[in-house]
Amino acid sequence: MRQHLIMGNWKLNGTKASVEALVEGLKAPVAAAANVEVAVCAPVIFLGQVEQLTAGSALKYGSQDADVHTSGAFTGENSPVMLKEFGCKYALVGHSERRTLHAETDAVVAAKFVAIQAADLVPVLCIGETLEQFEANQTNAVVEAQLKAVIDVAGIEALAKSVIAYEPVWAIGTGKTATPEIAQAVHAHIRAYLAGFNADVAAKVQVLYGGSMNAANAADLLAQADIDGGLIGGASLKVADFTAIIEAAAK
Ligand SMILES: O=C[C@H](O)COP(=O)(O)O
Repeated sequence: MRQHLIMGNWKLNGTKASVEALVEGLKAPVAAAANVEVAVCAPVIFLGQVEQLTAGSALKYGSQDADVHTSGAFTGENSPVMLKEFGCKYALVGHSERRTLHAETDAVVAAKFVAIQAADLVPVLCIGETLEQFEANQTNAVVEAQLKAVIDVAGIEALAKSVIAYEPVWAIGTGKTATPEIAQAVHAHIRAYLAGFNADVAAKVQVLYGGSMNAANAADLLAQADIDGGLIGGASLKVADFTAIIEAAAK
């Protein structure tokens, strides 16, 4: 039985005041949902604040990216080792906004995946197709290629110590959510594809859905057999909305 994982991705949002209000507001709902793991992926600049605010709480946190390097002359980057020192459990890798806006290739994503695990963080590997690919019926092929790029470099066993987030790019921040049936079909395909390499890994790995998950649609998505949680952008910025998603996962 895979535990539900509800993960917020704040993207490039927040102030010191809003971060404090959000974390403080989430403490009680997180404590009440003992059967669900809840995490937030904060902008790196707020991680020290999140570390202090979450002390003694079950709320976990992570970064939205990590560099492949541990240290050195790489201006502007953040090392997985540094993220670990600040108490991160997770690091997103390969989010579609990184792939698109920062030209991160499958090879870069795979290298980052390995670097994140080497620092004892859990990579949250984001995969998903564009609208054009969806309409061309290429979803399964796209997610397979994105997974294969990581498996080739990290090995299938490494996936057992990771989380996968299926995020159809056409559903991110658009208000268009994949129907529970569409999302479940892709999640099941991801698991079947992984089972072709290693059935135990496929059965164990949590596969989250991301893309306009909100308080209204979370329960139906989370009821699907192969949807083990959510990676939530916009709705993770409001205590009430994120709490409703946590509560839906706890049922
Ligand atoms: O990482 C989160 C996803 O990009 C989903 O964002 P969204 O919930 O705002 O659509």
